[in-house]
Amino acid sequence: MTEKTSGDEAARDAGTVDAPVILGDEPGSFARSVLAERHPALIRQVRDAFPYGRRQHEALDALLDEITNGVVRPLAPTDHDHVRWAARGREHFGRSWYDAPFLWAESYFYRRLLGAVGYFGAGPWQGVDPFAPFKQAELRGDAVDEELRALDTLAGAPAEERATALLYASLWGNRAGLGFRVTAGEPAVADAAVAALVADHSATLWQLLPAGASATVAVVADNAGRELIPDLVLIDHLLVHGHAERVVLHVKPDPYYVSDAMTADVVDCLRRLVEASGEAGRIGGRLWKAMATGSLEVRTHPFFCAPLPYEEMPEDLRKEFAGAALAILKGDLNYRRLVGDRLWHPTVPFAGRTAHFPGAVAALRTLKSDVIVGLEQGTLDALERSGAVWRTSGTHALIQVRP
Ligand SMILES: O=P(O)(O)OC[C@H]1O[C@](O)(CO)[C@@H](O)[C@@H]1O
Repeated sequence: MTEKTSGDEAARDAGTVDAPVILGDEPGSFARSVLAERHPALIRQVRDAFPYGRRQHEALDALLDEITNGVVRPLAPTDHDHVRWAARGREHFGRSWYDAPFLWAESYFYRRLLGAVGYFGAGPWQGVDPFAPFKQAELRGDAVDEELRALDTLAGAPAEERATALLYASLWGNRAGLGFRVTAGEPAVADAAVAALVADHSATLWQLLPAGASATVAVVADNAGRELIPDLVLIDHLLVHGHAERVVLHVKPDPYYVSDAMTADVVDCLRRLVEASGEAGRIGGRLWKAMATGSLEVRTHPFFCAPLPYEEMPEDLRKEFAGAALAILKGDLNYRRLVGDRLWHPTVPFAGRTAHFPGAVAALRTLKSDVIVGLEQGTLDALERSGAVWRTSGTHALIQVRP
């Protein structure tokens, strides 16, 4: 018995034992609240944000009814991606949305929402991003001005200090609201932000990117606006200081998870930077040129909107990441897809859970869902003792790296 237990523990620590897949079927769980409350609210917000026609209103009503009272329906046979989703959803169609894996249900919800507003169909609403008004409002907001001004304070700092500041800004940008304030002359904010890190492998990250190496770095973006701007500023730093010769910025091909960045959002953020005064404007100018010379390249791939873990990434993407000195994956969703959307024991090693990834990988994420690995036992104990809602509230963050 004792032997079996220690064997189980060893397997668990190596991340070789499968933990339960997260479903939405548990009342009171985070996943359930997203499916039962957040998604219906989102349908209402999107409906209110556009002067949609009758067709869209009817489709949104039907989707709202389906996700709250009904069972998962397949796409129409005429939909361009019907075959792909038929294969992915075979076992979930005809059953409650809450019984499907959370990752699958969320991803399919966004696909269906885009379908309901006519995003894919031939017609006037084709290609109209239903989340654009939210993204634009955030980018236009005063908070962005304030964050961009903070870059002037950082401009005179030594390169190493600046690098640290910009890495944390990119990390906390994932919980829009802190951004560059984290390290630009607001020690209280900075201290709180560092204290809220449940893991910080940033030293390993910088070791992987020595200045002067002719490295390609892949950055897999998450949210637009107040997250993407600090991501772009970090990218500029990597290029200017020779930590990377080339950066490939991967974005979503379609609107996804409300604020996820697409090419149009990169363009909007670059414009916002270029039009700013001071250091922000200079950074914008350099990035604009970097796009022209190819040292910054934006790419997209259907896999980024797929309900699949990175373990199942297609060969072309696998090759792409294998060729990079480091892949930096931003945000909570990328983390879930990287380590697997399961209730892992929090001390399962990050290295074991990411061994499948083709090359060095870094996760920069504020904690917004139940998935977590790679914690020290002491850190876990302290978090549990604190009584805080540390897993899902976005108050805590991590930088985890597997060389
Ligand atoms: O933008 P991020 O950091 O990927 O966060 C997305 C997270 O938001 C949610 O969709 C719901 O809050 C989570 O399920 C998901 O992991």
